[in-house]
Amino acid sequence: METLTCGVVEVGEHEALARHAYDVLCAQATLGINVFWQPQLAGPMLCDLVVLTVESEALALAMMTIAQLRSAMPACNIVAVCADLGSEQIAALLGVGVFDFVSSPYPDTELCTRVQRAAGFLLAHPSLDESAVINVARAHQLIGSSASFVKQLSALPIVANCDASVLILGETGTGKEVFARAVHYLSPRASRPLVAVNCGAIPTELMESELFGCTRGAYTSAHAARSGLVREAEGGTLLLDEIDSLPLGAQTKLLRFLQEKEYRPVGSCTTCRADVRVIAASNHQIATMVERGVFRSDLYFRLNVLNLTLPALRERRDDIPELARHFIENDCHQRHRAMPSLTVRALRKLASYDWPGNVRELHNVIERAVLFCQGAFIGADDLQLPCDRPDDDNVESFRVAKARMVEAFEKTYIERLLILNAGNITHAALDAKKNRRAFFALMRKHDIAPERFRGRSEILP
Ligand SMILES: Nc1ncnc2c1ncn2[C@@H]1O[C@H](COP(=O)(O)OP(=O)(O)OP(=O)(O)O)[C@@H](O)[C@H]1O
Repeated sequence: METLTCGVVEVGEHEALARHAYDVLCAQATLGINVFWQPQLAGPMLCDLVVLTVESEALALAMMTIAQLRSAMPACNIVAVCADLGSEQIAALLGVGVFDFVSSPYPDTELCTRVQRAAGFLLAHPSLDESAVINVARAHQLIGSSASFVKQLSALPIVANCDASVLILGETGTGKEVFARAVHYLSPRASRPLVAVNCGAIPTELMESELFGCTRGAYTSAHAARSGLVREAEGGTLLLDEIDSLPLGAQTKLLRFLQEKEYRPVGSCTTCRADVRVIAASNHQIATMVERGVFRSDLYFRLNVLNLTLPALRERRDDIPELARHFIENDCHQRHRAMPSLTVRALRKLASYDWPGNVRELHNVIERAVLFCQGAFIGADDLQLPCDRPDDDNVESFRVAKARMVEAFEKTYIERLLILNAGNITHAALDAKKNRRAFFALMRKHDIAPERFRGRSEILP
């Protein structure tokens, strides 16, 4: 393997910071990279990697230095060692092409890992430009070419290359999970596991053991020791969907894990370490939850180092035809049948609806239309939207009418049980004699948020 070179560059007056980074890298005999010291960026420099120290007061100077480095060595990867930088300043650094960063003080191994990862990425991906990333995103089922969507897509290379935590926000069904998957598969962690967990689907009392594992007998139903999802994700990415549902106890444990990379399984006195990148997703404004005191502000800041906010489908209506065709193609391919086309009226109907359930709702509507479509076209009347009311002149077929009644029944039934159980999903699922996951899946299908029912116990009609 070729030996890469890494220059340690100091920006600002704080030489000790750069000197420490230099000493740390030189002391790591197994790094396999030639490290050299370049205190003031004096004279021309040629290397594969740069470790650049940046203090908050010297941010403007750092930006200029990065621009200089980038124009002299477009292919080099820069790792920033940051002192007192806020998340917006870090985002600015990443925005001008910094590959990754560590915040001082940092454990020595942390800097070595980041530099090694930057080196590994350089060898594996000599050049990954924006259009290549958009194509890869498509390959990961992320469809859309409207301006607001492409704006988020073009952040993918930066977000994927950097190892910081990511918070993905957006209404339900906007594609947060698909996006998180693309981040993982474009990142240097792609060959390691991606473990996805929906925090809202796990009972509060089991959350910590589900994430961090537990010893046998740690609590009444812990009949066997469990390793936990953090351990399962070792070397890879942990996707925490619906992070807003994370109970406060688990928030504290997650914060410690993000800060120290360390955790203790429930009931254990042993401290474990894991190298896992965390991506969190939510359809709630976490900042508002922080203000209300139900989400830890320090955890929010730790998760929100990189932030992506996905647009609602009604804000990117241009993407509706492309998405609809994509779903028709996928569904027909799975059912081994010919692909029907959407009529102009059908497309108009799709474009004029507001899609509160976003891309997921569009997918459901298309899936149903494909199922019932028997000809070569899907017409406007084949697309059932909640705003549709069958009138006397337009009699539905038995199958369509039945499907609509079943949908309406499911929604009312689930809402009734949630009202009766004041939003407690476990109890509502028990009443329905369904397992919790299946009950939760039905709630998601109908976009039912449990918090709407918490504290409500009115008499049902
Ligand atoms: N840009 C997209 N291209 C193709 N399919 C998409 C896109 N965005 C979302 N989808 C599809 O929509 C559905 C919902 O996506 P996903 O689960 O990622 O949404 P979400 O924002 O995580 O939803 P929730 O907040 O409810 O968890 C999935 O079937 C997904 O494949």
